[in-house]
This record gives sequence, structure tokens and C-alpha cells, in this order.
Amino acid sequence: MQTPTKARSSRLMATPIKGDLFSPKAVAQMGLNSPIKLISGSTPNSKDAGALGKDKVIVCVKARPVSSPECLEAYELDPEFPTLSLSDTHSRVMKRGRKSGRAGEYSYSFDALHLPPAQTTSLYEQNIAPLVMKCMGGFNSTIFAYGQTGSGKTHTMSGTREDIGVIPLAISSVFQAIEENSERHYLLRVSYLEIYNESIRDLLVSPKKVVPENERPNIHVEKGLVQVRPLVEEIVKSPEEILELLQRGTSNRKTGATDWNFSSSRSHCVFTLTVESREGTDVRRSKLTLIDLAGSEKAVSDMERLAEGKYINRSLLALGTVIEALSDATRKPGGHIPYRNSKLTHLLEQALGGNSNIAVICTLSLEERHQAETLETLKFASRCAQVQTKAVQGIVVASSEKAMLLAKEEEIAALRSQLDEMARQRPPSISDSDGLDARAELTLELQELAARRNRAITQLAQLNGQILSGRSNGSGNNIAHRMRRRVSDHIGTSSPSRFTTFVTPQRNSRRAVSGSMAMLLEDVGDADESAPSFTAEDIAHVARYHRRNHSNQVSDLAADLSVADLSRTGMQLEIDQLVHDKTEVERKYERERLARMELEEELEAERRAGAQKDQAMRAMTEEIAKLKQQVSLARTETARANDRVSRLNEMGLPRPPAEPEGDQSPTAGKQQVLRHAGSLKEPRLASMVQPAKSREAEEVDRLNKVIEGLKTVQDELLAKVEDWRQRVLDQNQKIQALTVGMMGDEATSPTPTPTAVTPAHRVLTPSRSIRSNLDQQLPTTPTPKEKTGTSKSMLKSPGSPGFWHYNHGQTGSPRPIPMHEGMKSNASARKGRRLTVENDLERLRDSSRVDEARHLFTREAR
Ligand SMILES: Nc1ncnc2c1ncn2[C@@H]1O[C@H](COP(=O)(O)OP(=O)(O)OP(=O)(O)O)[C@@H](O)[C@H]1O
Repeated sequence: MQTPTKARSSRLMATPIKGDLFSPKAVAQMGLNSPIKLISGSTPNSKDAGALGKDKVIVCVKARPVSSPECLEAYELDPEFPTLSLSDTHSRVMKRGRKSGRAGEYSYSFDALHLPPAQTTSLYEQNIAPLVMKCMGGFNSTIFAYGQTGSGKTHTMSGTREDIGVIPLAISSVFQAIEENSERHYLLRVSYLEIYNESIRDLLVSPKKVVPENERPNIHVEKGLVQVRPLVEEIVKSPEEILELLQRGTSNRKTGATDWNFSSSRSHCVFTLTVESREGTDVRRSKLTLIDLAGSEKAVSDMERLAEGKYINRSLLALGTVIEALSDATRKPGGHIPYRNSKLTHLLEQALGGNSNIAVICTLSLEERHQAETLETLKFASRCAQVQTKAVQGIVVASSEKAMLLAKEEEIAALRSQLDEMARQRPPSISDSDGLDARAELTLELQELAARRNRAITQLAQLNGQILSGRSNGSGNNIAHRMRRRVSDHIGTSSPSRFTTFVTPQRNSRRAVSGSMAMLLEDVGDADESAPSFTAEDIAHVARYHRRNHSNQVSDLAADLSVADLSRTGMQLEIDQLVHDKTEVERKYERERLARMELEEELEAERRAGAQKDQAMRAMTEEIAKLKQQVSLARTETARANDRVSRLNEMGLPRPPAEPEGDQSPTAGKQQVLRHAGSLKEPRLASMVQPAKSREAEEVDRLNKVIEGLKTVQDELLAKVEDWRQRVLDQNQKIQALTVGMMGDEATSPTPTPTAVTPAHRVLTPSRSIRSNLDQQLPTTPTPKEKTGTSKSMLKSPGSPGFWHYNHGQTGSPRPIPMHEGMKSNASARKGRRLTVENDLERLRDSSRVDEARHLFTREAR
């Protein structure tokens, strides 16, 4: 571990100078007039200026000076390796029970570790200059400083007089590279913006200028290209101009005093240098983006700072999330990256998305009170180190335009050589003797030159037409158009520069060229009209004038060709963007197709699962229906059984379904019957259906036996009835005999003869006696027939003695039947008597049957 000494620390704690950083004096002091040495082998033209294949994000860590060396005890710093590890005295390590067994968890490696008193220059030369050179070679390069507030981001990016920052060093490198590549033509443009509280501000526009809401700069994505519009892009020709713009922008930047930093940047600041260059047919365009991020911070006491801090932390969190997603090795290619969660990440979408070489400068405050934030910065740095990029060189090649350009260049070269030739052939002075001939010759030459000029003007117009027709597609965002306007606007007022080779002092803008042509034509016209009065000197003067002007035209044509090149660059970029868009769209379609397939598979699986569920539901429904049927059958059976049991109970014949052995008491039997009936109502009736059926069969057998018994009883009763009838007949005969005897005693009386007594009358007497006997035997409860009213009851009408009435049930009026009508036989009376007898017999049978059944069951029960 290398511990910086006290002397080192104290040297780095020199008060930086801000504010007058970009004053001409400061610029001179910063040594920009004597640019720093380029890193060997990193020339803008070298073919490997942008590494082919994948590039890693360069991560350098820079620690600012500390107040006391004790602060450094919490860290083990090794700039050679380069690594930074937390020591056992670091609060986080102590909290987690020291490092033993998991030292690797607290160790972080980077591309460079810069410790005090190392200056920014060494960091720049080692890690940043190669990226600036790549930018000069046509590759996009992005460099940003990340770290907690007060850790030295602005100090590193902008620098001080004593410690020059990354931005001035990069500008110096750019101009040095331009100087060293005299063959290439360059066009440089500068823009400078800040993202403050999630809104973009153009730092090159005065903050005093009131800009309506809809005209404020915002991010637009056009053909997949992220752009900020409207945004001032100043064409620059010298480092001084850039530094002047930087100073202007920095003074417009939002800063404020926080608890941690007296002059804290409250916004993310993005400085962009667009480099367009051409050498022959090789046209390149790239961007160098230098970003000074606002510092992540803890809660601060000031309310305004607190609100700003929220935006700052949110956007830094978004940046962290994007970096984390990009560094995720398991991420699918083309997977979603949440660039649009903040303006910062949206703006950096293309740079972070791979089309740029990236360097991250993580600044640290190793003070004890900043340990937590330092740890967060270290984690961010190590995540960045895992991100890979793949910058593409912004080379523009358009075959047809290239051919046209070459033809024009050849023509210009031919014209130039013609002029040179003419200059060589011209005599150094014209003598008076040759005056007339020379004048005539010069006049001819003049005319020829005028014709040539006209041709050149026409060519220029054609060229302009081609440029315009090729680019003016109605889009207000046309780079070439914008650029051309800017070039011409700028040239009128620009000062000479040795760097911008195609914008040289002796060249004029196209507008200026046209003006000079008009002037020249006027001159020529005048010359033609006054040709005879021309002196040799005049003609020589005019010739010199025209030669000079012709040379200017050639230069102007060259300038316009450069503009045309740049227009083509724009077109090529558009084409590249279209190709990129197409690939993106194809990728998107492919992703959508895969997603759709997945969805379809899911739907199919769901459909299958649904069908299975339906089937299972149907099976269950069927089973439930079957069970319901079984239950209803069981209920019916139970009801029947209960009914039968209750009937048996009513008959006083308890019939337990299964008598337990050892308990033969009648009450036990009855209880069992009740238990049986109750149990049948239970839910598990189905299981009892079978036993109930067998019991029912037994009961049916028993009832059949009872019926058999009843039949026997019936036969016996019929025999008895027959016997009774016989006895009645005997009685009747006896009565008749007695009557005959009595008749013999009373032969003269007018009483009816015994033969007049109807059989019905005779039968009725014993019937009455039988009935009275039976009434004593019959149960008191009415028979079912009596209940329904269909049985016949025989009543004697109290109001009509001598008449017996058959009362048919409860309805119908009594029908009188004559018993004696002069002792003569009557068919209906006989029928009535027979019915009476049959009725009596029926009742007798019923009662006998019941008696018999009761007897039988009682016997069985016992
Ligand atoms: N390496 C260094 N040497 C000397 N002074 C430094 C160094 N780094 C930072 N400082 C000083 O620390 C103070 C804070 O630095 P600076 O403004 O660069 O921090 P910052 O990270 O940009 O903070 P913020 O995010 O709040 O803008 C300044 O006064 C600066 O000069």
C-alpha cells in the first residue's frame, strides 16, 4: 500500500482559482499556446485510432487531497496495480465484522488510480488523451466525471491555473492534432448545455433572454438519433474561441453553496465539440462530449438545495441503473435499458449504448465523514468497468458524389495550372513599343478570362444547386444547410486562423464570392467599353486583378466543395442512421415475434389446462349428479322404511332392523326402531340402502306370511259365517214353526201369513246380533273405508219405524226400502238384505284379519 505523505497532501491543498479560468491571461498561463505532447502512436489518421471490436469503458479514480493523513488509514491504495481496498478500520468493514475470509468483497480495481499530489495532466495523458485522438479519427468519445459533491469533479474537468483540467487539455490536443494534420480540412462546432432540475438549458444563450416554453431546448429523437433542439452550435477556429465560449457558458451555469461545497454545481453540464473533417474523399464526423455531472449528495439544510439534490440524486440513480443494466453480463442483446428514466441518461443514450468510447473519472473524498458516499462511488466505478462499448467510425463515403467531387477537383486543378501557365508566359513588363499588340492580346485574354469566369460561375451555381437539391429536403434540421449558413455567416467576421484550413482568411463566403464576381464583371464591362483607352499598365493591373480573383474563385470553389463534403457527411450519417434504424426495427420485430410466440405458447398451455379443468369439472358434476341420485334414492328408501316402521309402530308391532343380542325388552326394540329411523336420515344414507332393502325384503316375506295367515283366517271365518247362516236358517225354521203354531191358534186374525215374511227380514235379525258382537270386537279407530266415506252404515230411521235405510256414506239422502208390503217378496229388498249381509261379512273379515295379524305379529315379536 502506498500512503501519500503529509507533504504531498499539503501541496495538493492549494486553493484553486475559479472564475478567471478562461481569461486570456489564464489561457496563456495554462500553457495552451504550447500544447501538450500527444500520446505516441495516437494520431488522428492512424487506422487504429478507434479500436476495432469491443472496447471497455475506461475507469479512472481520482482522489482529492485530504485534510489529515489519518483519513487514509481506512483505505489500502495501490496506484500501480491499480486497486483500492477498504482496510479493517473502515467503518463498513468494522460494522460487518472485519475482512477476514472476504477481503475480495472490499477490493476495487480500475484502469487508473490517481492520488494526490498527482495532477490532472497525468490522468489526462494516461487515460483521456487516447480518447480525444480517437475522436479526431472519427470516433465518438465521451468523458464524464462522477463523484459525490465536493470531491473535485469540476476541479478535474475545468481545472485551475495550477492544475489544468481535462476540458482545456482536450481542446489543446484537438488543435494540436489539426495542426499536425495539415492535409485534412476541419470544421469544429461547440455546444454547451446543462440539465438543471430535469430541464435543459443552453449555456451559450444568455440567461437574461426570455425563451418561451415551446422554444426551450429539449431532447428529440429523429431517425433514432438523439438530438437537443434548439441548441446553439458555434463554429470555432481557435482554442481561444472555445475557451471564451466555455467561460461564457460556465458563468451561466447553476451553482450554489451547499453544506459540503461552497461552489457546488447544481446541474449536469455537457460540453460537446463536433469535429468534421475531410481529406480527399475521406470525410469523418465525430463528437467529443465532456460531462461534469452534479455531485451525489446527502440531505442538505437549504430547501432549494434539497429540491435540487432530489433531481440530482434521481438522475444519478438513473445513470447508475443504466450502467448496471449495461454491465449485466446475463443481459440479452437488445434487451431493454431504461435510458429514458432521466434527461441525463436519455441524452447519453447513444454514447452509453455503445456508439462511443467512454472514460469515467470517479472522484473520491477519502475523508472519514464521506466513507459511505465514497463506497457508493467505488461501486459505480466497478460497475462501469464492466460495460463494453463498440464505437463506429463516422466515415462518410458516397460513391457517385465522390466521383463528382473528384471531377470538380480535377477541373479546379486544371484551371489552376492554366493560370499558373499564363502567369509564367507573361512578360515581366510591357514595353511601349509592344503596347498595341499587347493590349489587343490582353483584351483577348481578358475576354477569354471573362468567359471562363462565367463558366466558373455557372459551375458554382450548378454545384450549389446540387448541394441544395441533395440536402434541402424540407427538414429544418439539415446539418449541411445549417452548417453552410453558419460557415458563410461566420466567414464575414472571422479572424484568420492557422487551424481551420478550409476557413482561411483569404477565402470569402459564397455570398462574398458572388459579390466579388459582380464587382469583377462590372470592372470587366467597364474595361471592355473603354478598351481603346487602356494603357498597358491598366491592362497589366486588370490582368493581375483577374488572376488574383480567379485564384480566389478557385479557393472559394474549394471551400464550397468542403461544404459539399460536409453535406455528404450529413447525408451519409442519415443513411447510417437509416440502416441503424432498420436494424433496430428488425430487432424489434424479432423481439416482438418471439414475445408473440411465447404468448401463444402460454395461451395454448392455458387453453389445455382450461380443457382439462372443464373435463374434471364435468366428471365432478356427473359424480355429484350420481351421488345426488343415490342420496335421493336413499332418502326415498329411508322414507319408505320410516313410513313402514311408523306404520308398524302404529300397529304396535315394533320391528327393529337388527336386534342386538342380550336386549330383548320391548322398549329396547322400540328405541332401536327409532334409532334406525333416525340413522337413516344421516348423510351416509347411501351406505344403508342395501341393508334397508334386505330388511324390506324380509318384511315383505313376513307380510306375505301374514296375508297367508289372513287368508286362512278368512276361510275359517267364512266357514263360521256359513255355520252361523245355517244356524240362522235353523232359527228361522224354528221361528217359522212357532209362527205356524201361533197361526193355528189365531187362524181367523187378519195378520199377514208367515209366508209373507221376507227372507231379508229374517236375515236382518241375526245380522244385527252379529253386528253388535262385532262392534265390541272391532277397534275403536275407524277403518280406512269408513274414513273415506265409501263404507255403508246401516241406520234405522227414527222418524219412520218399519223402514230400514241404507245410508250410502255421508252424502245422499236415505232411500226408504219397504220391508213389508202385504208380505209379498220384493227383488230390491232382497238385494238390500244381501248387501247388508255382505257388508257385515266384510267388516267381520276386516276385523278378523286385523285381529289375526295382531295376534300373529305379537306372537312373532315374542
Ligand atoms: N485535486 C484537488 N486539488 C485541490 N483542490 C481540489 C481538488 N479537488 C477538489 N478541490 C477543491 O475542492 C472544492 C470542491 O471541488 P469541486 O467543486 O471540483 O467539487 P465537485 O465534485 O465539482 O462538487 P459539486 O458536485 O458540488 O459541484 C473546490 O474548492 C476545489 O478547488
